[in-house]
Amino acid sequence: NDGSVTATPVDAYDSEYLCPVSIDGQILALEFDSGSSDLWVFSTSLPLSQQKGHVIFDPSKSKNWKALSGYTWNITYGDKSGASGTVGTDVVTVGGTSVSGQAVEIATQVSSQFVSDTANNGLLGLAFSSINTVKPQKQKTFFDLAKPSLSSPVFTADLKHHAPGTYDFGTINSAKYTGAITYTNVVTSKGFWEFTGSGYAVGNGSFVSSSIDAIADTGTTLIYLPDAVVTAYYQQVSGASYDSSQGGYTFPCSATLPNLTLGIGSYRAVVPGQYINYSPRGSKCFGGVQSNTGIGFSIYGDVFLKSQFVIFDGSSTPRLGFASK
Ligand SMILES: C[C@H]1CC[C@H](NC(=O)Cn2ccnc2)CC1
Repeated sequence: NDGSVTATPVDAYDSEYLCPVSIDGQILALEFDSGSSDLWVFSTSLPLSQQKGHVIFDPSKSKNWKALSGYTWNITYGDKSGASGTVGTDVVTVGGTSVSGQAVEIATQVSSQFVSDTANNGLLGLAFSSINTVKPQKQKTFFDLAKPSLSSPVFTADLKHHAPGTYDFGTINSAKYTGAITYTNVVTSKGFWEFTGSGYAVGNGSFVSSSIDAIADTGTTLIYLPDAVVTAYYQQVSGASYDSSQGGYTFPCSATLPNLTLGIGSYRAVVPGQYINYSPRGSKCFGGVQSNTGIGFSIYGDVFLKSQFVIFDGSSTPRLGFASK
């Protein structure tokens, strides 16, 4: 049973996108994250101080809730935020797609970043189940459990700049993209939707062929790329500089930002320059393209993904598809 759900930007900067998810009739706005594989929610098991301002899942009010005795989970994200708790199963519905026996991870502790992000009531992981953190037995993602009931084993992301977009499960809606879809192979060994980009161009400059090991991550706001790409990009932005106090490249908010073209095979994905003016920070503006130093790979996050129509193909040979829109 295919489904479609609206993905709404949480703020004026598209720092994250939230989708309504029903857990046995209790509806929470969750962040869909193709960079992780746990479905966890704010719950009545949290200290009241951490629940404040959030929509809370109460398993005691769910008829279909089944606690998994002795099961726990504990996750830390790349930005050092995190959460942990206990586990049960329930019926989870996203758009028209319903799954029974879905592991729902109940938070008994969440980091301060999540407490203060009151629009966010948890995450729905869409990476590979191999990196689910539940112990003693890891659990399957919503997508993995839904796959057999979908017309085709895919989900698509049509995120938008400063506007609501959609995630579709089971279908590739040809009304949502233009031209051909370019597919590229995915390596699942780290549990991510990992692929190799073919290079880049800054503005109207010539394309530089280079292999860029990257993941498609809806749960990361910005684009994190090798230093060679990032310095080449900001050399074309007058007044740009690396500001260690802000933790990245900033520039005058009045700057005109060039487009960034990222190659995927022979396809040229164009990220409009205006998407790379991420947000005001201090007296300047913070860039939507930053260095991947210390991460170990590049991350094509929302600033990139919202410029494309993206197919996450979970067939027996997983692959990623990209198209313009
Ligand atoms: C330096 C980068 C900073 C941002 C990191 N992304 C995440 O932590 C993604 N995420 C998921 C849930 N909450 C956040 C990736 C590394």
